[in-house]
Amino acid sequence: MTDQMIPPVSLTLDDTNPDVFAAELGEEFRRFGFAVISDHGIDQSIIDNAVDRAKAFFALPVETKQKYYIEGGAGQRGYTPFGREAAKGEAAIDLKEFWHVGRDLPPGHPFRATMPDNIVPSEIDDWEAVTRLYKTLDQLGMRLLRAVARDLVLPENFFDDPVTDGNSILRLLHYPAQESTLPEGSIRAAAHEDINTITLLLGAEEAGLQVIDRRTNEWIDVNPPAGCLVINVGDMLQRLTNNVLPSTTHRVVNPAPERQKFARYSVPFFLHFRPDYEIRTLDSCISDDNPNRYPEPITAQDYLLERLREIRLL
Ligand SMILES: O=C(O)CCC(=O)C(=O)O
Ligand SMILES: [Fe+2]
Repeated sequence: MTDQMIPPVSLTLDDTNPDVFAAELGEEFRRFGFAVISDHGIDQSIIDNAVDRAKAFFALPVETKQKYYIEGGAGQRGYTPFGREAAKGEAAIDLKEFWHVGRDLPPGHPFRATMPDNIVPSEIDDWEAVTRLYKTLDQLGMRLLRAVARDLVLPENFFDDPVTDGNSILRLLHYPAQESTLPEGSIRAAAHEDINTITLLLGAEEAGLQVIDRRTNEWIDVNPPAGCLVINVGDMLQRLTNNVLPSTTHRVVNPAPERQKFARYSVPFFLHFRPDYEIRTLDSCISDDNPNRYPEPITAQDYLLERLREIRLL
């Protein structure tokens, strides 16, 4: 395993040479299902303020945090306690707790039927900072999808409508320090694939994130340099592209002994299609060598429900 198997691609290339940016991003996506983006342009204070809110929330007493767990809510909003989520097919629990923020929709919006309202922890000041990060990542995600569209030789704005008012979720994640005995077989996040379209991940500079190398079937460390954004293909984009862009298995391993006393915080933004978007295999991704693997289209909402059952959140 070498450092930076997945070399950073600078987002400034998207301004100076958009087709080269799209090609480099596409190459990393096809090879790894992951890419690392440097110079992402997000104001560091927007990230820091949101992460500070997350740290303050997770530092609250367990009973206080528990008030924000929504029974029967499939973990889509608010707090999901330690030990709740397990990766698909995994018996051992993940050593993490998290908070989910969704999209704020105006009164009467049809998607409010499937996208629940956000909740706000009253103990934490300026929770708006978290919403600001949501909006920032939402915009950056759309920009990155324009590059994905160019790389797939689709109209540049192909994804604009499918992700407008999409069911995207910002996850504030806390992997506590590991100073006492751990449950048998548990790691911070067991091997899984993401359900959504693409994921934008901040905070992965603290070691632990690993991805399967599709060529060798071995785990590789992602190790992004400080200040980079990690992005990855989720199952919905994999399905839409007939596996041309692969949703790659990844995990977060436990820290080395000298880092056990440190918690790890990370912030993935799971960018989703709108609930009524029909995921139908792109013609341009079907060929004699790669016949349509998904002849039946499925809406993003039905697909999500299917997957939430598998990870025991529903
Ligand atoms: O914490 C990380 O670095 C990755 C988290 C992740 O893969 C997830 O929450 O789906
Ligand atoms: Fe993930």
